[in-house]
Amino acid sequence: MTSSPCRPAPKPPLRIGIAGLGTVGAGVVKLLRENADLIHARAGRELVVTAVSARDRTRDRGVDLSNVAWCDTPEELATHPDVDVVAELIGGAEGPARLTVTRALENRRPVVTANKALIAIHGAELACTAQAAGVPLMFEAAVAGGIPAIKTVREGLAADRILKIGGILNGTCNYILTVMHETGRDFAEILADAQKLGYAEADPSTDVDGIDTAHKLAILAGLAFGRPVVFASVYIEGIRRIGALDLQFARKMGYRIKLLGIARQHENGIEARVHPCLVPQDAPIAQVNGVFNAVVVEGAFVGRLMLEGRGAGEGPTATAVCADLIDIARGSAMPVWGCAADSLMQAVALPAKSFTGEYYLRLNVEDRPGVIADITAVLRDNGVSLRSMLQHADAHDVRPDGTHAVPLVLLTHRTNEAAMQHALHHIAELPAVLDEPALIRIEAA
Ligand SMILES: NC(=O)C1=CN([C@@H]2O[C@H](COP(=O)(O)OP(=O)(O)OC[C@H]3O[C@@H](n4cnc5c(N)ncnc54)[C@H](O)[C@@H]3O)[C@@H](O)[C@H]2O)C=CC1
Ligand SMILES: N[C@@H](CC=O)C(=O)O
Ligand code: NA
Repeated sequence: MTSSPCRPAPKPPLRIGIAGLGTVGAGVVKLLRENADLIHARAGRELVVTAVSARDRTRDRGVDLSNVAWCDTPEELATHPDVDVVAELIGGAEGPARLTVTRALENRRPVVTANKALIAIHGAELACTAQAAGVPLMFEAAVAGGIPAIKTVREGLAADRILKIGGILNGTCNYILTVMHETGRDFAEILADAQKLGYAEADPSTDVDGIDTAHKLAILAGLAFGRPVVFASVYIEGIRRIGALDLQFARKMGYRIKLLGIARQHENGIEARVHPCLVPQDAPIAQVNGVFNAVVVEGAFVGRLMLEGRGAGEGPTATAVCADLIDIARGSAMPVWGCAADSLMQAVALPAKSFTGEYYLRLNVEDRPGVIADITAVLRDNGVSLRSMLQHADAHDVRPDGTHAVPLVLLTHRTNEAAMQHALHHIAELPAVLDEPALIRIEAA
């Protein structure tokens, strides 16, 4: 029998050290074992977990770790002699996660991480460390979990000029908004469900205050526009102030409410913002519900594309981590930000006052003559043009002091954020405006 002339020499197994054995870390161990043969065939070599580190050695994670070295600290794992590649699955932009990744890269160990906070905040610096060491730093799981968003931008769209990127990037918020829309249930109760399902971050305010979406948006924008974005310059607003009333009114007016990350390349810089948006209910993104994420990209040549999938949870996130490990096993390394690190300058995003768009404004007003005239006068004085207005008499309420209150919803034409904020400030001060107004941006999506 003759051996095939194209059969490559067998490669030694790739030895993986896993720092962090929570939802994602335990999921990676399970996936590598359950699909070991398939992964071996696709990577051209075996992928084996040789060392792990976590806070609690005794916890049952549903995986057998008896033949795996235990490291008391993740930094020890980063330089362990039986580890070729480090998977950092601890989380957090600072502390043990940052130290583990830095130490591994400095010791010429390739790193795979799911840590969006770390990459969004320290990604430019870590890219330089990785490049100086000549090893890959991969983070497919950091953006939109199981959706191959990073690969799509860095590899699939490498030839195109990207004009806009973003989408629904947080599973927890999309889950909360979907369940609120469908059931009218309370925000806090739904958040507790998302935590039980393993979707939420260790501190769930990172999810509901829009920070997690902003981490992912900053990473996508950095890849799409060839320059890491200074994270502190991203405009961020979360979903805490979205009330059941807004979801009801949005539905009546033909919209859904979604937390979106939106980044655009303008001639004078990059716009990067995260906030709840009204999106037309027939837009594809409005149909993306539950824990599902959607990444939307617009390229000059490719046009518009949307990728939808599970953005959080054990299985989807582990799939993305393992895809990066397979790339490393195959020897295919991509530049961290899609460009050589020595040519990287960080970009400061444009200020919020430069945004333009349409707005939804919900007011609770005293139901008496002249109130609408006062409000529209403020809008007129600020150059904000009204598109439509609805007074919701069915939600009429008599307050203990006898005041008749009624919700009033205004939709504007396209206007400038600075003008809208100025008008909002003056409207909130009118005596007939009873509670704090709710302002939500409208996005064609
Ligand atoms: N859960 C999800 O659906 C997704 C999570 N991610 C990211 O993946 C990373 C891990 O997330 P989860 O698995 O959900 O977190 P988790 O909280 O379930 O697990 C964290 C693990 O890190 C370990 N750890 C914490 N501090 C440590 C320390 N000082 N030394 C050693 N180990 C330590 C904990 O013991 C635990 O095993 C985070 O960066 C998160 O943002 C990314 C995409 C989706
Ligand atoms: N907490 C995140 C998890 C994945 O990044 C989310 O809810 O999307
Ligand atoms: Na991904």
